[in-house]
Amino acid sequence: MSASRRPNGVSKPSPRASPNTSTKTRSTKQPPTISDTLTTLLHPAEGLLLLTYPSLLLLGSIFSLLDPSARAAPYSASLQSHPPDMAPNYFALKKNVFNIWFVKVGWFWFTVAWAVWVLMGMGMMRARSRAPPREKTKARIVELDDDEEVEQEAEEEKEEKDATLVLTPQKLQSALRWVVVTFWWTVVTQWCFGPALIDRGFRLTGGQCELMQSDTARQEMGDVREFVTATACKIAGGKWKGGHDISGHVFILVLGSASLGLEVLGAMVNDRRAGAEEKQAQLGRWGWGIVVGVVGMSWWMLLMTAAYFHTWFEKFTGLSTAFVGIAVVYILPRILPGVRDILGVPGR
Ligand SMILES: CCCCCCCC/C=C\CCCCCCCC(=O)SCCNC(=O)CCNC(=O)[C@H](O)C(C)(C)COP(=O)(O)O
Ligand SMILES: Nc1ncnc2c1ncn2[C@@H]1O[C@H](COP(=O)(O)O)[C@@H](OP(=O)(O)O)[C@H]1O
Repeated sequence: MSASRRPNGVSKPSPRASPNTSTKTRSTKQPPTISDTLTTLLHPAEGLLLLTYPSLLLLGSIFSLLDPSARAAPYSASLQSHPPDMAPNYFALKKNVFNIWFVKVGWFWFTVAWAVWVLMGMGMMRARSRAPPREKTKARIVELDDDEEVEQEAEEEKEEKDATLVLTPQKLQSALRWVVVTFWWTVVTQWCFGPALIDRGFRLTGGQCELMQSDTARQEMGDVREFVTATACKIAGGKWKGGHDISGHVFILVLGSASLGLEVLGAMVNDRRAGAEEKQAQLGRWGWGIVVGVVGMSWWMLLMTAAYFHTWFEKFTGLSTAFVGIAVVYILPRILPGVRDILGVPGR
C-alpha cells in the first residue's frame, strides 16, 4: 500500500512513496526489534488479552498451592480432580452448576455471543462510523425544531436497523472465522475422522480405558481392556487412565473466549473509522452484555480449572492447543496476504 488513511478519510502519502524519504529511511533504518514485530502483528490490547490466559492459569495453580484447604485435599490423577467428598469448595466439584450449564455446553454459548456480536454490535459500529460525529449532530439538532429532531432520530434508528441486516464482507469474514475456529474445536474435542485429537493423544501416550467399576463390563471386555474414546469408556463405567490427557476445559475456554475477545477488541482498536465514544456507546447497547458475560464466565471457570483440576502440564497443553487455533485464525492473516484476503482481520 502506498498511502495510509487518516481518521478523516484523507489519504496521506506513505514515506515509501517518496524517493527522498525512502533513501533517508534506508540509511538510518534499524532492524526491527522483537517488540516492533509483535506490535505490527498485534495491537497491545490484543496482546494483553492473550497474555491473560497464561496469567490466569498461573494464578489458579499458585492459588491451589497456597490455599490450605486445596493443599489438604487429596488429588486423584484418574479423576483429574479432588475426590468429590473431599473437594475444597463448590467450584472444585465437577457437578457445579457453572460446569454443567456453561462449560459442558460452552460452544453453544460462544456461538450465541458471536452471532449477537456479528449481527448487532458489528453492524451498529459500521453504521455509526458512517454517520456524522455525535458533537456535530447535537449542534445541528439545536437549530432544528422538534418535528425535525424526531424525524432525524427515526432516520438514525432506521439506519442502525438496516445495518443489522446488511451482509457486509466484514460480517462474512467473521462468520468464516467462526467456522474455522469451530472446526478446530470439533477436531480437538469431538471428532477427528474417528476419535478426537484429545482422545488420540491420550491413546498415543499410553492411555487406556480401565474398567474399574463394573464386574460385568470387565468380563464382557475380556482381554480388550480399552475403548476408543473417553466418552465410550466413561459410558461403560470405566476410567480413562495412563496417558497424557490434554485439558479439554482449558482448551475450550481459551479458544472460545479468546476468539470472541479478539473479534470485539479487534474491531474496537483496529477500526479507526468510528470514534471511541461511538464504539463504546454501540457496544453498550448491543451485544456488550452477552460478550462480557461469556468471556467473564470463561475466565472465572479457567481460574477454577487451574486451581482444582488437572496437572500443570495438562493445562499447558490445553492452552497451547487452543493457541494453535488462535494463531491460525488471528495471527496468520496478518502475516500472509493470501490468508488475510480470505479470513480478514477483525476491525480492518
Ligand atoms: C458468525 C457466527 C455464525 C453463527 C451461525 C449460527 C447462528 C445461530 C445463532 C444462534 C443459535 C445458536 C445455535 C448454536 C449452535 C452451536 C452448535 C453447538 O456447538 S451446540 C453444541 C454444544 N455443545 C458443546 O458446547 C459441547 C462442549 N463441550 C466440550 O467440548 C467438552 O465437553 C469439553 C471440551 C468441555 C470437555 O470434555 P470432558 O468430557 O473432558 O468434560
Ligand atoms: N472448572 C471446572 N469445574 C468443574 N469441573 C471441571 C472444571 N475443569 C475441569 N473439570 C472436570 O475435570 C475433568 C477433566 O476436564 P477436562 O479434561 O475437560 O479439562 C472433567 O470431568 P468429567 O469428564 O468427569 O466431567 C471436567 O468436568
